[in-house]
Amino acid sequence: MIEATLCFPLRDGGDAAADREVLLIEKRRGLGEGWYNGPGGKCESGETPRECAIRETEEEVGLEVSDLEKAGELRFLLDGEAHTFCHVYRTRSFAGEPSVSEEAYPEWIPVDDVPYDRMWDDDLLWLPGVLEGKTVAGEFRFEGGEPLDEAAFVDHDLEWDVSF
Ligand SMILES: COc1nc(N)nc2c1ncn2[C@H]1C[C@H](O)[C@@H](COP(=O)(O)OP(=O)(O)OP(=O)(O)O)O1
Repeated sequence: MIEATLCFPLRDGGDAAADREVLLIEKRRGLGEGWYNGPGGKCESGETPRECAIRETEEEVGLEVSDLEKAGELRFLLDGEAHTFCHVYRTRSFAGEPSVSEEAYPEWIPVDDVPYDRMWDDDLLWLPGVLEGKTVAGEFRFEGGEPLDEAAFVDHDLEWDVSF
């Protein structure tokens, strides 16, 4: 099973709560190419998920994130088999300006305008809550064989307000 991470940097875009922005990437290669997601990727050997999220965010968008808050654990199954276990973080602490990399086009997007129609099908079920400050544990089942981003999303279970 693949262990992976996602990181969602947040900032205030204006005076109102509705002006909050999240840093998303448009993925340029690999799994989920062409879709929006948070920065993140696969954990390397000997690396904690938190270290992975920090490294991947720096590699993909050039942002040094810190004070990561664990927001979710997502289990993705493909054809009944465990495929990916994804640790989800959010943070309001970062240094630097996002920049384009070989892997990602970064973009600050108002939390109310997240393009769920250009993201993984499961994201609409858990990401709004994560961006509101909730915690979540979820299992999402896909069918249709590899690669995961061409399989069909069939069903899910979610639990909110989980302690990590
Ligand atoms: C199945 O639903 C998913 N939803 C979301 N939002 N994100 C997902 C889903 N499945 C996988 N992911 C995430 C987990 C990772 O952050 C990326 C995939 O990472 P990738 O395979 O590109 O890993 P890298 O280490 O960055 O890749 P390289 O080997 O190219 O460096 O998608």
